[in-house]
Amino acid sequence: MKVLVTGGAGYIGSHAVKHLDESGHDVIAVDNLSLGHRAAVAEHIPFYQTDIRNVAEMYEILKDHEIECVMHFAAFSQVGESVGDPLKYYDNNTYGSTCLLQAMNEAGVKKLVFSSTCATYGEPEEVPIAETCKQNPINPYGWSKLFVERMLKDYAAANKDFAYSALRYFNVAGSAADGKIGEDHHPETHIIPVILQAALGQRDAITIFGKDYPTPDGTCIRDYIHVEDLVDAHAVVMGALQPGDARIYNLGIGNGLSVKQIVDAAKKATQIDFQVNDGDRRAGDPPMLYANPSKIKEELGWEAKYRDVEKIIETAWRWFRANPDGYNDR
Ligand SMILES: O=c1ccn([C@@H]2O[C@H](COP(=O)(O)OP(=O)(O)O[C@H]3O[C@H](CO)[C@@H](O)[C@H](O)[C@H]3O)[C@@H](O)[C@H]2O)c(=O)[nH]1
Repeated sequence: MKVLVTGGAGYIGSHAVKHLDESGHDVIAVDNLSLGHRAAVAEHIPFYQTDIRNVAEMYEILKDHEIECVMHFAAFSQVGESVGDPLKYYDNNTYGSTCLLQAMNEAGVKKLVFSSTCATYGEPEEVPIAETCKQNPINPYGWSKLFVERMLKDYAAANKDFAYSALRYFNVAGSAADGKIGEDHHPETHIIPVILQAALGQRDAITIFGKDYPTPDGTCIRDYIHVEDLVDAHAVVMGALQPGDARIYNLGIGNGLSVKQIVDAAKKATQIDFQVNDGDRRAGDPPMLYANPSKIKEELGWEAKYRDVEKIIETAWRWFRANPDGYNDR
C-alpha cells in the first residue's frame, strides 16, 4: 500500500517507516523537523520537511504520491508540558489533525490510522482498561487527542467511504531489535531512557516519582509495549481497514508493572547498579494504567510478541550504548 507517515522523524514514526518499508509497503515520511530521528529514515524513502498544518503542501504530497493511507504520528506527547502550555497541544495535535484531514479530504485519501493514547481515559474507573471505559482526560494532552477521535467519528459519519482507526497507546518502549534505530528525546523524561542515561553515567541517579500510591509497592503502574510490536499492530490494522470502518483498539500488553519493577528489570538488563533516589509525586500521574488488550486479539488476531520487559529494555540498551549521544544532530 502507498502510505504516508506523519511524524516520520520521531521515535515511533521512524520505527513505523522502517517496519512498513521492510514489509514491502511504499512509504513516504513527513515531519516538521529535519533533525532527530530523520537520521533513521533510510535514504531511499522520500522525506518532506513539512508541517501538517500546511494544507496546500500536504495536499500536493498526498496527490503526487497517490497516497492510499495516512499513519498519523505527528504530535507533542508530554503531559506536564501540556498542562503549562495547552495551546501548543491544541494547535499542533488537534488543529494539526484537522488540517491533515482537510488535505486528505481534498486529495481523496480514504484511510487513516491515528495515534491516540490511553491518556484519553484519564483516571480510569477500573483496570485493566477496555476500549469501552469512559474517556475523561485529566490533562490537555489527553484532550487534544480525544478531540481528534471525536472529529474522526463525525467526519466518518459524513463520509461513508472513509475508514479510520484510533489506536490508544499505553507506554511505548524499546528500540528496533536490529539496533539500527532507537529513542532520542530532548529533554528526556520517559522512565526507561532516563534509567539508561543513569546506567551510562550521564545522570547521577534516577528519581522515583512517588512511593505512596495505592499500588502494591507504592509506585505507579504502567503497561509497557515494545515499539516494534506497536508499529506492527498499525500495519495489521491498516490492512484490515474497509470503507466505513471505525476501529478503536488499545495497544498494550495487559501487564501492569510498577516503577520499582522497571528499575529492577533495568538493573538486570544492564548489569549496572545505578543509584535510585526517592522523590515526590509528579503532577498529573494516574496511579495505575494498564490495558485490556483482548479486543484487537479477538478481532484481528494480533497480540504483542514482547512479553518480558527485561527484553524490551535490552533492545533500548543496545541502541543507547552504541549511540550515547543519541542522533547527535541537534
Ligand atoms: O524519572 C522518572 C520518570 C518517570 N517516572 C515514573 O515512571 C512512570 C512512567 O513515566 P513516563 O515514562 O514518563 O510515562 P507516562 O507518564 O506514563 O507517559 C506515557 O503515557 C503518556 C500518556 O498517558 C504519554 O503522553 C507519554 O508519552 C507516555 O510515555 C510514571 O509513573 C512516572 O512518574 C519516574 O518515577 N521517574
